[in-house]
Amino acid sequence: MNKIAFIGAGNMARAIIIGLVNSGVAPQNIMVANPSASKRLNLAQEFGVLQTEDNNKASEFAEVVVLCVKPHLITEVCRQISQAISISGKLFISVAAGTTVAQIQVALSKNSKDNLPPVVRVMPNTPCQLGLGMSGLFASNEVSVEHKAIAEQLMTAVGKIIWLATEDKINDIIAVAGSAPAYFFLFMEAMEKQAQHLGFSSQESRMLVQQTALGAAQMVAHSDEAISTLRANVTSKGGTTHAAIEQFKQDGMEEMVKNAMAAAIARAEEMAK
Ligand SMILES: NC(=O)C1=CN([C@@H]2O[C@H](COP(=O)(O)OP(=O)(O)OC[C@H]3O[C@@H](n4cnc5c(N)ncnc54)[C@H](O)[C@@H]3O)[C@@H](O)[C@H]2O)C=CC1
Ligand SMILES: O=C(O)[C@@H]1CCC=N1
Repeated sequence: MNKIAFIGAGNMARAIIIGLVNSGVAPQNIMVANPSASKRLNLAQEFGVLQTEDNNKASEFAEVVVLCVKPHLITEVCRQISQAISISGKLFISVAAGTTVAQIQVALSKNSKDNLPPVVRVMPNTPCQLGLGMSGLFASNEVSVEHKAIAEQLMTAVGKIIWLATEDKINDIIAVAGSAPAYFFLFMEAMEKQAQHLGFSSQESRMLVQQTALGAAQMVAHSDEAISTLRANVTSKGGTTHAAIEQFKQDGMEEMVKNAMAAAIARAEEMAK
């Protein structure tokens, strides 16, 4: 595996780094840069990765630079790196929502005559830390076959991937996968709360919800049946599940999901402006 720099040591960087190290990538091939010490030092202590406060040092070390800062910081961070070091030959991977390849390429170009650098946009999700991530990848025209293979190797080490033909599909991936673990967490939080209202202890409520969610997700993962069939198998005619599902339908569950996913996409589009 190539040497990899992570610029930003927050939630998403941490998830990918944990997944990579657990998948067998040598920690000495990973350097993480973050201005404040605690997150990068924690990663170094827990997983043996290299760390620095200096984005330029990490970028210089690596062949692959993974940009993991908040979207509003990405272009400034890229500008600083390209002003300080030669980025020639390096592959840049951005996980940021709402920042386009073109915006990143301009920020990485020292002057307008420079060749545009290769950039792969990845939209991952935090289950990468368990090797259970789901990522969408989009490559700029400048990305070579070799660089594409590197990006693919990196992200398949932490989960499943799909390549996207057009960049706008990244926003759809945000709605379906990038943001989506939070939808399931929200649902589980609501169930956990109700379990507590029913009198189960917080420990029991957590176990009831997490084990049921895990079982359901594993059934989907291990079955060839349509998800709707798995649901139907739980739903006896006129029974308890039927009553609950009908209530969900009556309360507009499908519309809620549609609106929430549309809101995620709209926000990503707004951020890119
Ligand atoms: N959290 C998630 O589930 C997902 C996040 N993303 C994307 O990942 C990116 C990071 O998000 P999170 O990890 O959630 O945010 P975060 O806030 O947890 O991490 C960002 C890190 O960047 C550091 N940072 C701030 N300024 C910096 C600078 N100048 N140089 C280097 N590091 C700097 C911060 O100290 C922080 O540790 C965002 O662009 C987001 O759109 C994408 C998919 C999923
Ligand atoms: O909420 C966000 O903007 C980021 C992108 C996908 C998940 N978290």
